[in-house]
Amino acid sequence: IEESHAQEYDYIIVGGGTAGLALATRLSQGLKKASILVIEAGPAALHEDGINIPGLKGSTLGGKYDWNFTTVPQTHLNNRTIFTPRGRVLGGTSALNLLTWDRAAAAEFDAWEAVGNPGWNWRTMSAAMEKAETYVGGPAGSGSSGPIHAVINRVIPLHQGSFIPAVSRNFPIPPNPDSLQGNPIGVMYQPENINPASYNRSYSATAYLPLAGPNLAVLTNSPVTKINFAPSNNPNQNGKGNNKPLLRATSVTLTNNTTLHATHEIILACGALSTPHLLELSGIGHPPLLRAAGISPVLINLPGVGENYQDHLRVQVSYQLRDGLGFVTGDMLATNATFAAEEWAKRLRGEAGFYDDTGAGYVFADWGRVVGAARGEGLVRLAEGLKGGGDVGSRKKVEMLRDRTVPQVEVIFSDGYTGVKGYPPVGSGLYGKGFFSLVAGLMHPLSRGSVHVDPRDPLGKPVVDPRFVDNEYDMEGLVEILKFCRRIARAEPLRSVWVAEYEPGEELVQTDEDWREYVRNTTLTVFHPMGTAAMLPRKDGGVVDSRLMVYGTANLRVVDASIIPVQISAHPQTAVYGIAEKAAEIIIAAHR
Ligand SMILES: Cc1cc2nc3c(=O)[nH]c(=O)nc-3n(C[C@H](O)[C@H](O)[C@H](O)COP(=O)(O)OP(=O)(O)OC[C@H]3O[C@@H](n4cnc5c(N)ncnc54)[C@H](O)[C@@H]3O)c2cc1C
Repeated sequence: IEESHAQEYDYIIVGGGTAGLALATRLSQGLKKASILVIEAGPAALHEDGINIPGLKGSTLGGKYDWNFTTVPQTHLNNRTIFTPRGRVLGGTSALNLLTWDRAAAAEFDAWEAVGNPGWNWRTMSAAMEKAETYVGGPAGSGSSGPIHAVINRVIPLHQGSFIPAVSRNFPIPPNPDSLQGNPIGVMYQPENINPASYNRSYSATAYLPLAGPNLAVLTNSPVTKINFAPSNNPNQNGKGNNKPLLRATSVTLTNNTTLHATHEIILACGALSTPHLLELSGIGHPPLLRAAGISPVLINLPGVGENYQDHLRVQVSYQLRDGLGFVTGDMLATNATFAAEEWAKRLRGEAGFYDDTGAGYVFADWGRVVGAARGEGLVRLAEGLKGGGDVGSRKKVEMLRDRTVPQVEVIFSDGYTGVKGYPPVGSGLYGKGFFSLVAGLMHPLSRGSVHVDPRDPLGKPVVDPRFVDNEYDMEGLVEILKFCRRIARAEPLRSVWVAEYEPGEELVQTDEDWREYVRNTTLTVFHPMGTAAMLPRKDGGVVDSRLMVYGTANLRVVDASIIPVQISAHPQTAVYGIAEKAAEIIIAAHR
């Protein structure tokens, strides 16, 4: 990384996160004569154990590498506020995430094309995602030469061995070891973005950036507060049907008032919460919101900025492991100093141990496989009644509820305790005991939220309102998912590994109404916000066109999770890297 002090570059990328660093690296390789600058708000932390060591995943959340965003009180979740972490460090959220490396169903990417984005489909996106990946030991057809390394974890806790058979023997959900090829339905281990050579996290800052050429400069610790524009005379297809001249992005302003100029393009890669915020601060968005925040002039009237917020909803149950069967869990790194020291010594010797543990088995299933055909049909009809005639993205989602190749439910076997009420406190009888959790997600909730500039403090944190569970489909879906988790836990051979349901507790939650209250009290996010600067036709609330160009501008693009037009069922990082790879192709082609 070279700290840069030049004032002018051909391309400026704002946000050195997951997509930003992947894009910057590819532009530097493909446009060798161009000068490229990445500006990142946070520091570089390439040697931080909490980032690099897989078994310490999660330890950096809420800390100095996190933006620490929080939602406003969620009306339908008993007014709870929901913690919404995002990476504020070189590598962005790829430095903090929980390492799942999976892919959505082919139909979900084809839906992007169907809502008005020619060339964005499974064929092109799977090729782009494979460009990002080297899946070591993966099935034929996996990416084999990309920067990010992924591997099935070499440490699978003993008790976890009962998860896949419990699902595949008791439910119509088959083992699917080849789930990255467009059909994720099944039960499986997933690869994780770990480099097997070092057993460190493989992420954009350590995997992509070292491949960049000398034409790439990186500026860290430098939040951008504004994009500046000049009128453009360039007749651009972007302007068809819109008589206003296109604006040309010329420079960015940092918090210390430095201005850095771009001769060709400025690209926003600040992620699904900060990209819309920066657009609004720059005068692009819904005029009444901008005026309320004192932002003037309003340069481009784009009501879709910050709207269309979609996320996966998360619920969970936890079980206490049976004593005397030799089970070891990642929890013990925190509760048993001797064990932690032994495992640390293994890590230092390069041997497998619990500092590698990411303990994750997965189920991806459609409603029919989870609740049976009749109840599944009931849920689909409920969704159709609510949103079947809604906006283009919601219509697509509802349509996909009938597609048996598209997951609507995910269940993660999570080693250790990862619930809401907390690990048993020191001194309690359960302290030191082992647990496992079933963390489950609703993949296509109908709730849509927003993220907008705070009128009381425009440069402070944006106002995040995902409007979680604001409709009956999301509520009934989550209740069914929780009941499904309990059925999985009670299925052999998994039933034999635990002695008690620790959370919520079998005696405490029994009826549907009990589960509904549990949903209101414990629903969280899976941390996958997307869609807040959606790639959609402008008339449908789009912010960028299918070249990722912001409507009304000649040279401002968005390349990150914000552009996802229809929510996907997978953990998003593979798609985000794919978006960056595809964006690089588009930008390089436009340059020539
Ligand atoms: C706790 C957690 C766990 C997750 N687990 C997984 C998982 O296991 N698997 C998976 O696939 N996905 C996971 N995700 C989601 C996934 O990591 C994100 O969807 C993805 O990394 C988003 O990439 P991005 O490029 O859109 O944004 P980011 O990677 O967040 O990049 C945005 C960058 O822009 C910078 N930035 C923001 N504003 C400014 C500004 N004004 N000036 C300069 N820089 C700025 C930020 O600091 C950041 O570095 C998880 C997310 C979280 C939070």
